Amino acid sequence: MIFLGVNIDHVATLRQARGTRYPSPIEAALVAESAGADLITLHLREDRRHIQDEDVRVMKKLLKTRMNLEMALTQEMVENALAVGPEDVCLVPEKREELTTEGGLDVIRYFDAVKDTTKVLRDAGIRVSIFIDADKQQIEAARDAGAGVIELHTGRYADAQHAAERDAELIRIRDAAVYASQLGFVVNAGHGLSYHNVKPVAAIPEIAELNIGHALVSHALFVGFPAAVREMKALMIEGRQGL
Ligand SMILES: CC(=O)[C@@H](O)[C@H](O)COP(=O)(O)O
Ligand SMILES: NCC(=O)COP(=O)(O)O
Repeated sequence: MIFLGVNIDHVATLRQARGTRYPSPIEAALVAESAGADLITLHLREDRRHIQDEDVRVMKKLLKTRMNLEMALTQEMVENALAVGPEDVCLVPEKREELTTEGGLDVIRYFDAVKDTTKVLRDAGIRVSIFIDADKQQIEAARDAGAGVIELHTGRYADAQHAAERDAELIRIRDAAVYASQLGFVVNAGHGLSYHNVKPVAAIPEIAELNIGHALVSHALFVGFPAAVREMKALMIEGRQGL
């Protein structure tokens, strides 16, 4: 079994482009759930470039599956998470100048803050995931910080320009997934995954969940949101079955 987390950030990107009330990321989330999404992921960024605080509050009341709230390692975001109470929080790095997430959270560098934040959230009944690069030292640091879940950053795999680079990145992800699984982690993955590159990642048996947004929302512009979700889920299942 492999779960699909649909990230609806970029439905909100389209809304923010004009400051209208549409398209609604909340409507997109509910449609995605009805089409087979196993969870909804959303990233409340410090600069609120797409998802807004109200989106998170309202969505938490309406989702039928579960909410995976991505957030930076800040007091503001911790307080917001404690107030909303998502099932999952994923700690991600954030730079205001970045176009999108550029890498995994450096758990080693920010260990004390990660450990303290993880404890506060876990004590509130929230499952904590940490978005990290496929790196053994980062995996071990995430373990020592008390997280039970990691999400492996697949951006370098997705952005690889040559087959050799892509294959090398896939091996890194696979080896990291095996190692993290041996340490007892729930292992997820995401960033930059698309209809063209998802199957080899879905084929890694240690991976429990893929969080996919930009490519899925983009495809939905042409086929509709339900079909985009169904197609992605079908590819993931095919990948897991080695088809
Ligand atoms: C952590 C990650 O890779 C994404 O889930 C994140 O949401 C990317 O940020 P944008 O959605 O703002 O591109
Ligand atoms: N954590 C990855 C995610 O939620 C979606 O990333 P992307 O598919 O929008 O690149």
